[in-house]
Amino acid sequence: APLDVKLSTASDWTAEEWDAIVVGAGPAGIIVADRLSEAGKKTLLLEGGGKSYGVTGGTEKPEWLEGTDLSRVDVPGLYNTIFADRGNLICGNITTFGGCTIGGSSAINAGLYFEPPAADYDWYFPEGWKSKDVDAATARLYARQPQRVVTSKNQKMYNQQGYEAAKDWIVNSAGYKEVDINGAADLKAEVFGHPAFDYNDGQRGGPTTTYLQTALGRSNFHLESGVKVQRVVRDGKKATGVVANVDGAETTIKLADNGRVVLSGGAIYSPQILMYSAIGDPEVLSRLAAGGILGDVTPSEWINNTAVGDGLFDNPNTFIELEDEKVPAYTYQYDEPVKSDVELYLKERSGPLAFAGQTSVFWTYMNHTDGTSTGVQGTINTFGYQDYTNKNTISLNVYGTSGLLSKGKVNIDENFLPAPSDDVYYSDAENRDAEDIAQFIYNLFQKLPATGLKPLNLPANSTKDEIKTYITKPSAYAAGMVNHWSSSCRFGSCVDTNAQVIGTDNIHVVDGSIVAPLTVNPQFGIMVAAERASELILKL
Ligand SMILES: Cc1cc2nc3c(=O)[nH]c(=O)nc-3n(C[C@H](O)[C@H](O)[C@H](O)COP(=O)(O)OP(=O)(O)OC[C@H]3O[C@@H](n4cnc5c(N)ncnc54)[C@H](O)[C@@H]3O)c2cc1C
Repeated sequence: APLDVKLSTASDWTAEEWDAIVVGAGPAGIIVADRLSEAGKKTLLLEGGGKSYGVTGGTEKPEWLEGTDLSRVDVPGLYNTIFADRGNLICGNITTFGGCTIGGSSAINAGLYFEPPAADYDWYFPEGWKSKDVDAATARLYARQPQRVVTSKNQKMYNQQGYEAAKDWIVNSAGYKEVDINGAADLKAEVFGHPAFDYNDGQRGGPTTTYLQTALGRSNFHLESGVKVQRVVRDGKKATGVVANVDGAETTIKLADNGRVVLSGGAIYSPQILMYSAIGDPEVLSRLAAGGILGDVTPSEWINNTAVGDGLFDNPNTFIELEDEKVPAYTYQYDEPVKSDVELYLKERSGPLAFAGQTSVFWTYMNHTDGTSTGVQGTINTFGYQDYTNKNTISLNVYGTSGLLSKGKVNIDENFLPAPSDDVYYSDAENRDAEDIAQFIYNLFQKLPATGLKPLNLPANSTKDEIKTYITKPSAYAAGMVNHWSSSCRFGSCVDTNAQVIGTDNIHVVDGSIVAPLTVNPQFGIMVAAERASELILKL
């Protein structure tokens, strides 16, 4: 049955006092709100965006889905169409691309669901967050949201010619090992395999379909969409509530005396909400004060901390278009997908529309003489991109991942909106990030078999320096935003190990902001962080 997800009407939820106010119904916010309400906390989850999945009452869909209870986001194969046709699901007004809707970006993403290797926690997380500390959180996540390698309900895999061609290259020629990716999550040196997804029975899964459902079954939980939180109201170090826009009116929603605010707006917005709450770099706070954004909060009440928004990470990426006459491209269409594929999907939740087209994934590390390593990843899908879209072209998306040196920050622009600084990618003084990624591509190009995949936009015989120049120069194929934002409110400087904002008594950040750059795509690690943070917050 459809959920009772009302768009905001100023009813009595605004007059109540809450043990927990969670801001943002992305994957992290949903998980925290479910766990806190499960523990008996009277929990309010506020989402600025609107309905998404059919189960939330979402109705945005192509004609061929009319008469079903599915919306566009439920069908994994419609993933790619969101970039051209953003609908009402995408955050407006800002330079980054993401989902502002129930589910956050997990409602619009590709569903790639990769468990981070233990080394990520052991190398990049603080005490209390090492792999041994998050094992139980990971197990709880798998119990609620299993992984799927075969996404079709009929248990068949589709469009796998690209997998075979990639395997010929990466495994047979370059010597990587074919593994069960999440089954061997800790192995990330020279591994290759089928991607894992968080889909369920051929439909988009994720926390909206799992954790949110149990939360909604509790009388002490309330979700309100269409409500954007402006700032946290503080009495010194202690939050007493939040100010939100409810039906166009500034409304204060109160916390109970021992209540807590959890900011889960994502790595771009949570720092903004902190800054609007007069917590951040005093230079930024001065501008916000001058713009009238801080309300009547005086400078003596500011919590000055330049770490808010600092350290912002996103994967530097390069698209390499590959052609092979043995590999037919498969392109996803919004209005008119292949008719037999529509039928198979509607009848059995099976076929090419039951996934977003990623057939293969591989990783390795680039090791440095000082003992550190940089993670590098490749993901291959079933279609070409931009100028290379012929019937035998597919795309390899190369990322730099963990251990990169470059970092940026969340700036507040002249309209007081959050925006990434321009030094997120390839800004390290030694140029080591570019060196590592270029070397990775160069090494793989040396192993291209004589027959098989051929790179089109970057010649196979490119020198390492040519590759370095190509990947660092922004173009349709290189150094564009991947929108895997993380790490903008880091442990130790922005939050403590309870994910509590430093200098406050009861304000937390739990989302991509607190997660260090991972070796894998971020959502799994963000969900683990939400499970772990919930456990720690409940002990306070
Ligand atoms: C196109 C795309 C594809 C991706 N593909 C993958 C993938 O395949 N695998 C993977 O692992 N990762 C992927 N990602 C990244 C992944 O989806 C994100 O890392 C993840 O969703 C971040 O979770 P979060 O909880 O930190 O925040 P978000 O998902 O950003 O959710 C934050 C929510 O908070 C709400 N919010 C923000 N500010 C306020 C406010 N002031 N008041 C009320 N609500 C507010 C927003 O509307 C949003 O709904 C993809 C991202 C994008 C954009």
